Amino acid sequence: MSCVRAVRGLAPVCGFQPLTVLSRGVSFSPRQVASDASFHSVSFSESDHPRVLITGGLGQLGVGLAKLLRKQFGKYNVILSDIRKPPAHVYQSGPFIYSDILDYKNLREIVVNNRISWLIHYSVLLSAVGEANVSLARDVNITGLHNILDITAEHGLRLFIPSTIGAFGPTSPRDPTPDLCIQRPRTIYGVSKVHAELMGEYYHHRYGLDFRCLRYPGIISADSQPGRGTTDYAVQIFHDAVKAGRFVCNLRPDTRLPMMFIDDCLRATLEVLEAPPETLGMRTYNISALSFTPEELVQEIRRHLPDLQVTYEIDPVRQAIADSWPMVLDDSSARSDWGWKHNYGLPELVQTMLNFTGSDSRKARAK
Ligand SMILES: NC(=O)C1=CN([C@@H]2O[C@H](COP(=O)(O)OP(=O)(O)OC[C@H]3O[C@@H](n4cnc5c(N)ncnc54)[C@H](O)[C@@H]3O)[C@@H](O)[C@H]2O)C=CC1
Ligand SMILES: CC(=O)[C@H](N)C(=O)O
Repeated sequence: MSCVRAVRGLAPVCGFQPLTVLSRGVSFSPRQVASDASFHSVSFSESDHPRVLITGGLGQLGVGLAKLLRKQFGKYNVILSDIRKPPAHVYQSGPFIYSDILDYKNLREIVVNNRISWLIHYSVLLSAVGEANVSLARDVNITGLHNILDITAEHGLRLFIPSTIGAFGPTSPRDPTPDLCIQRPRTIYGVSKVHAELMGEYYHHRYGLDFRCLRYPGIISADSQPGRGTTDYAVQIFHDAVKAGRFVCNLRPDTRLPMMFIDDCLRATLEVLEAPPETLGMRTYNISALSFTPEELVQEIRRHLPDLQVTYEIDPVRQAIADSWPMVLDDSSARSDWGWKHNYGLPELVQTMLNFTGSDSRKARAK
């Protein structure tokens, strides 16, 4: 068999065994530790809690995930990281550290010095932001991912990377979209997420990396701002409805997309991270809760705020992206393999969002 260079920066590997590879000057050999997919679960003893690092932790999802994991594993076992300065309440709530995922050495130092055993990789440029800055998106979403893969494989970590409905494209079946089908996304975000899915699975099969991945739908949260993606109209509408009584929607009223309330998303993440390896028939799963259009969301909000005024000013970039994404995700494998189940349907989601944004804006007015 001829020699192949496995990945950039790694020494050539002849054939498939023995798998001793050089990662940026340091040799590691997954096969010397164990050859099966579950060996990383013994990198910390069964009685210990995992030591978790969350990259890109100051975005829409990271702070909420840190809160959930700290409840489960202890405040000091979960470190948030980002390249931005944390707001005071985040800084005071538990460990925070600066980490640029493009800085391989710094990332590795953090993993080693803090004895990290699980890494949750949230750093990203989302869909519409990526289209506005393709070269930065390529750096963060692809080069950054390579750093994460090498470090987690080298140090025997469990690695969670979320994928997205954006990993599908116009030639994928859209209603419903199964786990395995054609994936030809048309955004740099989608392309980089397909790359992440495939690279994670490759490292899993080749080096035994304990890679776990969920394709999230659009996530709706009340107390954290979304990162300017395509599904984010469904968050902004609550703030504008409560504060101003009107909303300008940048997608067509009939644009159907899969969505999920943040509590369901974060719980799914913890559940798949804790799932025994033998229950994971796959390493990349669709997860889903509900699908709705702007029109249907507006109707449900009007049951609480009947005077809400909505106008439509379509953003062609976001609309083209949304038109290429799934309308409904088929998550039957997640449900049958590790028992995924969502709690929030549309009425519960709307009620919860209005309760939160309403009380938040009352607090702001009182100040
Ligand atoms: N929020 C959503 O609706 C969905 C999110 N996801 C995925 O979940 C993950 C988290 O998403 P969000 O929190 O919504 O993203 P976000 O855009 O709100 O936050 C991303 C974070 O990455 C950080 N970042 C950017 N460049 C970095 C770098 N060089 N080094 C370190 N950090 C860097 C940013 O400062 C930001 O805080 C992402 O991987 C995203 O693809 C997937 C589907 C839906
Ligand atoms: C669905 C996503 O991945 C994200 N919210 C975006 O709209 O870019």
